[in-house]
Amino acid sequence: MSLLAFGQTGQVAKELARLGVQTVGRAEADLSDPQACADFIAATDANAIINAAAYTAVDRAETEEALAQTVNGDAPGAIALACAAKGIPLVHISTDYVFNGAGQAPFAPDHPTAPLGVYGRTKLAGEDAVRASGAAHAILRTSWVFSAHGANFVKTMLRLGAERDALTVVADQIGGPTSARAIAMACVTMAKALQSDHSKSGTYHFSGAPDVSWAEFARVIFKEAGLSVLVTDIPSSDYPTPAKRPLNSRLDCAATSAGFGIARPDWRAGLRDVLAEIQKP
Ligand SMILES: NC(=O)C1=CN([C@@H]2O[C@H](COP(=O)(O)OP(=O)(O)OC[C@H]3O[C@@H](n4cnc5c(N)ncnc54)[C@H](OP(=O)(O)O)[C@@H]3O)[C@@H](O)[C@H]2O)C=CC1
Ligand SMILES: Cc1cn([C@H]2C[C@H](O)[C@@H](COP(=O)(O)OP(=O)(O)O[C@H]3O[C@@H](C)C(=O)[C@@H](O)[C@H]3O)O2)c(=O)[nH]c1=O
Ligand SMILES: [Mg+2]
Repeated sequence: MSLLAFGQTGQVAKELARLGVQTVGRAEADLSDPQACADFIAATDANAIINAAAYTAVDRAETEEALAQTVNGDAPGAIALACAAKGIPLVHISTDYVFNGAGQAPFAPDHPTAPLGVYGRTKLAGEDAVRASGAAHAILRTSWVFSAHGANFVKTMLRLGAERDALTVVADQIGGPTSARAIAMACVTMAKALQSDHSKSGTYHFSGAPDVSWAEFARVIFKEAGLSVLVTDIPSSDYPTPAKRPLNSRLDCAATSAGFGIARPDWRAGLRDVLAEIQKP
């Protein structure tokens, strides 16, 4: 089967390319031009599509809503309609930020959504458009993505940890860090399964285990990287940002395991792989 992924430079897209997936970048298909994305699908001979491109700057989105909506909301809709027209499945990646983060329990895929900011709201619009398109689809919500490439919390911590010996990090936001490699593997498995069984269409969750706070994640990053940095827990109220983040980002991944045989990956193993890749001479 031949897979085509939107996104080329991103964390997940780079890992998809490593798995042999053909990736298409901004120059060939710009998601700010949804029709161009649809045209690209009409012309491709791929028999399943993965959308790994998105507007992911959570704080910047607060002041760039129109662009975030086009890229995260409208383009996935156009992509999904083009997939429906060809009868090929779409795996579309979404986020824990579609939830409001209330409570302590892991969110099931059918739990009511209530995004706290523009990024989450526009990603939810993309989900809704994919669900309405009639395409065979899997919407894969993941969280706290890290890899050796691009911008992510692991790389931010390594950069700050090289400059300082103490940091304050929020300890009241809890979620599952997820390696981009594991997400790419899940996307490929799901695309293949959907191709032979359209009835698997639906919304699924996939995040690394165990759930932790950002502060605890930071401590493990420094320990594994051999850096001596003191991490002090702070509440989110002591780290003001333009966009509000959910406190509870726990995702109930049971349906992904039952439907596709994909278990939650241990992020600590994924972290060791990523650190080894970053530190490789
Ligand atoms: N990062 C995270 O922590 C999380 C991400 N997700 C979701 O996972 C998916 C993959 O995220 P991730 O790999 O981290 O993303 P990155 O931020 O690493 O990369 C985003 C990708 O989208 C591309 N892109 C952005 N705007 C456009 C555009 N207008 N036209 C074409 N391409 C564009 C970027 O290309 P370019 O380099 O040209 O800008 C880049 O390849 C996304 O759907 C995201 O919402 C979900 C949960 C957590
Ligand atoms: C750098 C830093 C961040 N923080 C906090 C801010 C924030 O609450 C948390 C994580 O910071 P980030 O900027 O990496 O978070 P953010 O960019 O919001 O990460 C999110 O990205 C989008 C795309 C998603 O879909 C989400 O799943 C999630 O991964 O850590 C500190 O407390 N101290 C620090 O020194
Ligand atoms: Mg960020």
